[in-house]
Amino acid sequence: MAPTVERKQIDITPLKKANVPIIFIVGGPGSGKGTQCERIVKKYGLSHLSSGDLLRDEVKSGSARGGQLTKIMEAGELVPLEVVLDLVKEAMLKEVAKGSKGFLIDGYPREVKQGDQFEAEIMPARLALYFEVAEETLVKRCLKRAETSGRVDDNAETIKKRLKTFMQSTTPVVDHYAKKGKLVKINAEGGVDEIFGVVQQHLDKIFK
Ligand SMILES: Nc1ncnc2c1ncn2[C@H]1C[C@H](O)[C@@H](COP(=O)(O)OP(=O)(O)OP(=O)(O)O)O1
Ligand SMILES: Nc1ncnc2c1ncn2[C@H]1C[C@H](O)[C@@H](COP(=O)(O)O)O1
Ligand SMILES: [Mg+2]
Repeated sequence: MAPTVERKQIDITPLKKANVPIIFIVGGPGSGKGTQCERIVKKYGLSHLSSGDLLRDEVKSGSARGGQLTKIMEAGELVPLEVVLDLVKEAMLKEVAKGSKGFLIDGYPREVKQGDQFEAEIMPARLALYFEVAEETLVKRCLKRAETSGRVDDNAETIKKRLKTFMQSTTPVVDHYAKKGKLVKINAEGGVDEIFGVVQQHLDKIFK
């Protein structure tokens, strides 16, 4: 049975009041989510929150919870939903206080339940952008990134486990948002500029 995680009481009224568009960014490990988000931020000025970065920051903070998180991430598994959702909420609130125009929630949802809970507790996402990349390319990109990233999960063994987690838990997310008519599937095998060109075609419709 999954361990019970104590939830924090987080008042998200300012987030609901802000009512800005939320875009989920989905894709396998190394699919280019972070890379494309950087480009999106430059052009559209949105707030970029990567759930993986928030978790790595929690680890760096040296909290007791951080120690547990490292083990999960080294194993290529998913961190409990409540832990991630609370970190995301807190980070969103900080951005709203600065006057956010909208959010890119990168690496989220990793499973259907995560998305449903986010949308029930915060608000519905406008779109889910899915960067589709073949497994072989994902492995190559993560191994190349390993040369400089210092990430505990950029190694051949963990990449294999992350791919398995992605196939089992995250690919159903793609169908879930397709059924809701909110999915934008982008072939992300090409170059960064080429992919960003396609991203812009979709985001230009939302952010004028
Ligand atoms: N279109 C591309 N072509 C070649 N390399 C790319 C492309 N996009 C990103 N990269 C490089 C940059 C990084 O070194 C690596 C992974 O990209 P990154 O944006 O960090 O992926 P990601 O955020 O989806 O991975 P993760 O889920 O592991 O955080 O691949
Ligand atoms: N949304 C998430 N749910 C559960 N676990 C997560 C989530 N986002 C990140 N994680 C964990 C598990 C991942 O392997 C690592 C690294 O994330 P990444 O998005 O690849 O930086 O963190
Ligand atoms: Mg990333």
